[in-house]
Amino acid sequence: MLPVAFYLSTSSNHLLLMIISLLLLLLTELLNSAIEAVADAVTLEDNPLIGRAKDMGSAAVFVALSLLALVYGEAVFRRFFA
Ligand SMILES: Nc1ncnc2c1ncn2[C@@H]1O[C@H](COP(=O)(O)OP(=O)(O)OP(=O)(O)O)[C@@H](O)[C@H]1O
Repeated sequence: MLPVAFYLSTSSNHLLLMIISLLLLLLTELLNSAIEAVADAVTLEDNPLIGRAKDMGSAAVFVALSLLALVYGEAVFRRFFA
């Protein structure tokens, strides 16, 4: 994705935004994996609070992924269709 950011970006600020959105996704993925690991270490039994924690972690990844899609989508549109 990083080379794609270099290819699609139109300015240094734009490139920065694309790299930040990529790193944000990586950050949320790492935190989500950490939440899942801690939750599984606490118990593998069915627990509504653990279910909630894992759901919120997944939701955070979804938000970061949406942001990435928005930023890269706009860049693709600007490069090829505008
Ligand atoms: N111990 C538990 N108690 C209650 N619900 C759970 C528990 N473990 C998982 N769940 C539910 O199952 C869903 C999937 O859990 P899982 O651990 O497979 O996470 P995942 O988001 O699918 O993992 P990955 O990000 O690796 O794909 C969770 O979002 C949660 O709602």
